[in-house]
Amino acid sequence: MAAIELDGVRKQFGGVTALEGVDLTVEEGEIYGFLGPNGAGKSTTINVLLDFVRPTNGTARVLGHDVREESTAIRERTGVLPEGYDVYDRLTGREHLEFVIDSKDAYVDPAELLDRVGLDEEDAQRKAGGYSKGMAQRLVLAMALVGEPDLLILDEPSSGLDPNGARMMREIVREENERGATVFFSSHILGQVESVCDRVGIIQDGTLVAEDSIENLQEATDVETTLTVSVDQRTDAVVSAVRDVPGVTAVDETGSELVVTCSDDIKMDVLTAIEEAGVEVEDFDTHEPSLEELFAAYTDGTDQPQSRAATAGAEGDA
Ligand SMILES: Nc1ncnc2c1ncn2[C@@H]1O[C@H](COP(=O)(O)OP(=O)(O)OP(=O)(O)O)[C@@H](O)[C@H]1O
Repeated sequence: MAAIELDGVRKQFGGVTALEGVDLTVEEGEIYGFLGPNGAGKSTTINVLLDFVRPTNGTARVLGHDVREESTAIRERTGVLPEGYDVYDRLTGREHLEFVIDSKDAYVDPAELLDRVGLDEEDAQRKAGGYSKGMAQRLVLAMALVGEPDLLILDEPSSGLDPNGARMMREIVREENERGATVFFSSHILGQVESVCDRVGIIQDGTLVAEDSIENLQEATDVETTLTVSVDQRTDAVVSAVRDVPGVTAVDETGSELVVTCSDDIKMDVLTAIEEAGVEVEDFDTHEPSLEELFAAYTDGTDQPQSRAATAGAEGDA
């Protein structure tokens, strides 16, 4: 059974079309990354799943239940980290958790959950109104974990977290998935999802423009990888040697640098070719593709995600 099924979901807010007929399926046990820039429709999609927003057209099912008819059954089995959730200023961290534990009839020690998200006993006793943004985000994540939910819906879970916090969040996502939970999480940052997700959906202007495994997504991003190499001397022979490396699609020369566009997995081959041409590599830097560049790779004049990669490869060969 699919954990999430959206079928032709369209949402109109007055003159604004937030979703343009989204079809999306997340299988049970998957970690699904929902990527898109600001205003793409990520939160609206999540709000439809939770029946906070009713679709103008289309249907949505979560854990086998229709979102409009059986939202209570869905919420009992779902842990949610909403975007921009406001904590209750006058309740302590521990009281927040106790409230959720009571309402879900769950048996779990609040201290254990708080510890899992990196909040200690002293934090637990403090009123959440004095929490930093990252602490509040950790608390809300702990609240989402109460009761070992079958489905976790996390809207921009890394928001406000420092790098350690973001790593902790990814570890928790993996642990929850190993326990058996399906995880659906949205982000506008490619790096947040690529290391944990089995599959990624990319939404732009209310339309799902691509849906792929990380492997295929990576293939598309390979096209965009840029390797900038500082060399001690720039000779025609070295430029020609780099051009001949399979997977290199372009070589630009600027000053003492070679700017090489190539597949991510052949970066070492490029460096080896430079050294074999008798030139010393003084430094190198890689430019990872941004989400915008990834969108371009998926949407440039075609609905076929891989065709841009294929075209770019052909250009390089020509
Ligand atoms: N309640 C609302 N009333 C009017 N327009 C809305 C409402 N909610 C969302 N929208 C519009 O729908 C579009 C999609 O918004 P949504 O919040 O779903 O995007 P998002 O991908 O979650 O963006 P962000 O990353 O900024 O949170 C935007 O144009 C937004 O202005």
